[in-house]
Amino acid sequence: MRKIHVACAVILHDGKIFATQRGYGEYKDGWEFPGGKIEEGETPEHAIVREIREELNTEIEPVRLLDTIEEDYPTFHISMKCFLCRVKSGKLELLEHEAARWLDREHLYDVAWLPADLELVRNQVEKLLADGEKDAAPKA
Ligand SMILES: Nc1nc2c([nH]c(=O)n2[C@H]2C[C@H](O)[C@@H](COP(=O)(O)OP(=O)(O)OP(=O)(O)O)O2)c(=O)[nH]1
Repeated sequence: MRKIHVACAVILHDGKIFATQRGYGEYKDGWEFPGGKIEEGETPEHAIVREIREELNTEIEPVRLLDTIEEDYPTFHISMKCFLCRVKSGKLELLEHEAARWLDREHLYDVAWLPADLELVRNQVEKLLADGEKDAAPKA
């Protein structure tokens, strides 16, 4: 089965995470953490910074790797590196997405997450918010 390598950003601010709705392609309308495919020769950290610049016109800092999600979709296998991130500058403009929401712990399951993202929310994001982490601290 075809394998794709993706990096995504869990942007945490004020106890809420930033979720985006896909604006095009096979999974249009599904909710995800913004990001995209890692290019040949690129590190996952570089890929996530590039993708967020391209999609949201925003500079982020990946603070730590939360998880690597492995998931079989009907036509491919996805390996997704998920970084906890903070915004350095920019206003998270939706250049490619249809919609976005800041979700707190009580509203985490209000959106129709893509399968890999649902796994991440269950495994990591729920715990992150339950632990009361409010902002992704910059790297020392
Ligand atoms: N970006 C992103 N993609 C995800 C997530 N969860 C998930 O299942 N996917 C899937 C949807 C897509 O099939 C694939 C990522 O492709 P993409 O379209 O975002 O990547 P890209 O920006 O490099 O796009 P392209 O140039 O190939 O269109 O992974 C997620 O949280 N973020």
